[in-house]
Amino acid sequence: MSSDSTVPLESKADIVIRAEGLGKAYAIFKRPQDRLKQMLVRGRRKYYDEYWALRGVDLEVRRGETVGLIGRNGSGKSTFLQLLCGTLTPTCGQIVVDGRIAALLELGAGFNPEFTGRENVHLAASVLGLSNEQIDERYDSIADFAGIGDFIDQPVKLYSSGMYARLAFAVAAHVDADIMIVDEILAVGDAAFTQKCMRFIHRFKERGTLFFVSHDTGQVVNLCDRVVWLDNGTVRAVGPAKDVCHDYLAALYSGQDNAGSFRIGGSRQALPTAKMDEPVEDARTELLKSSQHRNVIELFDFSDTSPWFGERGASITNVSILDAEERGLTVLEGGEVVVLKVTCRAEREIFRPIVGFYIKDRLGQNLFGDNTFLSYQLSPITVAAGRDFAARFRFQMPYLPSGDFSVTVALAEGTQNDHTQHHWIDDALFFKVHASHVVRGLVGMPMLAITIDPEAD
Ligand SMILES: Nc1ncnc2c1ncn2[C@@H]1O[C@H](COP(=O)(O)OP(=O)(O)OP(=O)(O)O)[C@@H](O)[C@H]1O
Repeated sequence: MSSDSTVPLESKADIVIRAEGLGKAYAIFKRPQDRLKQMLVRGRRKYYDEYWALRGVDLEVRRGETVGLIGRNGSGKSTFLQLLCGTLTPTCGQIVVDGRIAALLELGAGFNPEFTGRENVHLAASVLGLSNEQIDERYDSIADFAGIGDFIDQPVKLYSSGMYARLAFAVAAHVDADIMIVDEILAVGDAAFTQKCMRFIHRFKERGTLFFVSHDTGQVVNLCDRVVWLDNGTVRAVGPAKDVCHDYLAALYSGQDNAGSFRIGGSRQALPTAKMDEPVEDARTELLKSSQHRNVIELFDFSDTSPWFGERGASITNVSILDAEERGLTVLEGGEVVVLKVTCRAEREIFRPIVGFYIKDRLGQNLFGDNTFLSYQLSPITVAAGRDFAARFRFQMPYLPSGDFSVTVALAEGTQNDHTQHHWIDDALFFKVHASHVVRGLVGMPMLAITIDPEAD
């Protein structure tokens, strides 16, 4: 197999990564002895099959872009990243890089397991181009970021995967990288550390180029400008994060074999609905209503042209937000009780329908959502072919920050873990929040009381 190596980029100042016809083939030997034979014949005969993990990849990434890399298991994501870092050599084509890369690849990359954390920090940081003085200067900050205490002086082979990830991230965060690659490594950290890393990543985005690999499309949409979808080692799509993730999810669901073999059991009654208690009223309701922060939410109509996917054995025909008496609304306020109504039609008999929704902000972050699965888990229902049916979610709308929001809805059949997606509509409904007192956090909760006691310690 021939190879071109990774070479520095000289032209087009704005492009920091360029892959051209990039491919990687692995030699697959049927029998272990074939490997030895191959070494002996030195290429005069072939004792292996070529397996192309990556093929014909053309890609340009500009300085400052945040690019997501998505694809099923085995689609070639790690292979691409290793070619990008130079830890693998291409079989054909080339990849050229301009700048210092810090890679946070899955466990196994980078550290020497026999060395202590402290020694590995020095080693890894010097490989990434820091001088000894710079490393000494930054060591305390790196150790502090990692937050693994005395383990820093233990050999890395004794670390848990979370500790390893912490140390790796701490080093990468301190080497002034131009390009940062973040693989699934974040998935092994605990919530507090993941949040710390995400804060760093958001700051890094302002100055550097980021490659982000995740199976969590919500996170990818939230973070990335552009997404590359790898499928079977080739680029299936490159484009705006939201569009590519939508198509990827659609393909993922359509590829599922969800032929259910469920039987109807139990009664057809849903679990008892919650008592219609009074909503939780914010102690400042009157004050808020009369202030400039009045949380006015303007609703727009159901959009039947929004992107969708699904098998369409049943379809969502309307989505609306109604008042507590189920009257239509064009405007509502944070804190009010509303009914989100999703009307559907069964094209064929549907057993165990699941209707769900997410409310997302303009960055695509899921604020909250729910589905009907749990309420009907023990008493599944069947909807006959040709029938219309509706799901209703009655809840208290939280206070929302100012800005644009959307409601994504989905209709599936089966169980939470094993279902056929019939109709998933991204951004089926939009609404706009005109003013708000919520300045921190994604949503505001009604406050039952807020006090300061000047006498207390
Ligand atoms: N050293 C190797 N020898 C042979 N085949 C390999 C080797 N490394 C990877 N492959 C194969 O190449 C293909 C792509 O693998 P890769 O690890 O790049 O996928 P991936 O998209 O990162 O997967 P995942 O999401 O599971 O991490 C897979 O089919 C894998 O089995």
